[in-house]
Amino acid sequence: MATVAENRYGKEGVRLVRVHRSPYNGNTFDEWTVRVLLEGDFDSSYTEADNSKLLPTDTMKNTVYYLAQRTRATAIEDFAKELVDYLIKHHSQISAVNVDVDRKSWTNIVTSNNVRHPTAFTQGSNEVQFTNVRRPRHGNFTIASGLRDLKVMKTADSNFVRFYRDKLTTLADSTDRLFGTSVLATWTFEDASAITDYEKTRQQIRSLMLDLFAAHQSESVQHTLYAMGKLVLDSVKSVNKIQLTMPNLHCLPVDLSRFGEENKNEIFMPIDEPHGYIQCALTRPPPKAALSSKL
Ligand SMILES: O=c1[nH]c(=O)c2[nH]c(=O)[nH]c2[nH]1
Repeated sequence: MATVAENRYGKEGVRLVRVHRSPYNGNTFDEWTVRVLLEGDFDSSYTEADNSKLLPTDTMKNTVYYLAQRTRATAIEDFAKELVDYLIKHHSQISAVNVDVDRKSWTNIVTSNNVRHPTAFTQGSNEVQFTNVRRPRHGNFTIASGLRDLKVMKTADSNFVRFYRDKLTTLADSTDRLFGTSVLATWTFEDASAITDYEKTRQQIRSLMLDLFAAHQSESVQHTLYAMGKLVLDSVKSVNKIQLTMPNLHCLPVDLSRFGEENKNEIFMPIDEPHGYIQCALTRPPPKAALSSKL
């Protein structure tokens, strides 16, 4: 005898390209990958081989394309919310819907005479922008949005010194190292049901993080990660939490003395693995009134 504890099912890897054709401003080009997962009254499909309540995952895929055609949403968060609402409204056996949308980073080609081409695009980097949107039938949206594979590198202003040592520590102090990472940032919103310009918020967070990374006098990945997250929380009031994952993508100086050459901190060997893995979630401190009422 076994009872179903938790279950969810759906479709993932629903790939979608959407072109919006404006008669005046050229086209927009979006490439999204969608995952839809349903929770609800589906236990009997597992225990009784009863498919009568199973919305086929194939239909979920079709629903993605149907709504992509009808929606006016441009932000992935707004599209995900519409998809969640549609599925809950049309299928009474569903108790909650989870939607993930990833967006690849396509932008208009800027031609050599510095003109933004209205109908030609380039995928400038592997950066992915994403959102996870969830809503139970009788509840509010939770939204976690972010970006990943944002690769950045500093060639100055990065130290790692005065760290804890034991008998196995061989790492030397470094006062002029390369600092490369691939930022994964996920943030959640104070009030996910509020009207938010998600795309503007994402661009603002991205710019804040890049500006901080570039300017920071870094004493460690941890130090810079915290400064980036703190700046986002201080500057973007609609965000209440941000989690940053910043692997330390080491570039090791090559010993050129073996070839009778001096390495003036210019020749490095990039190392994929092993690499440092630094992760920290930051939240704003609770307001003072809330703190004192807890004492
Ligand atoms: O910024 C760093 N943080 C660490 O925790 C660490 N550990 C290490 O070997 N190098 C580094 N660099």
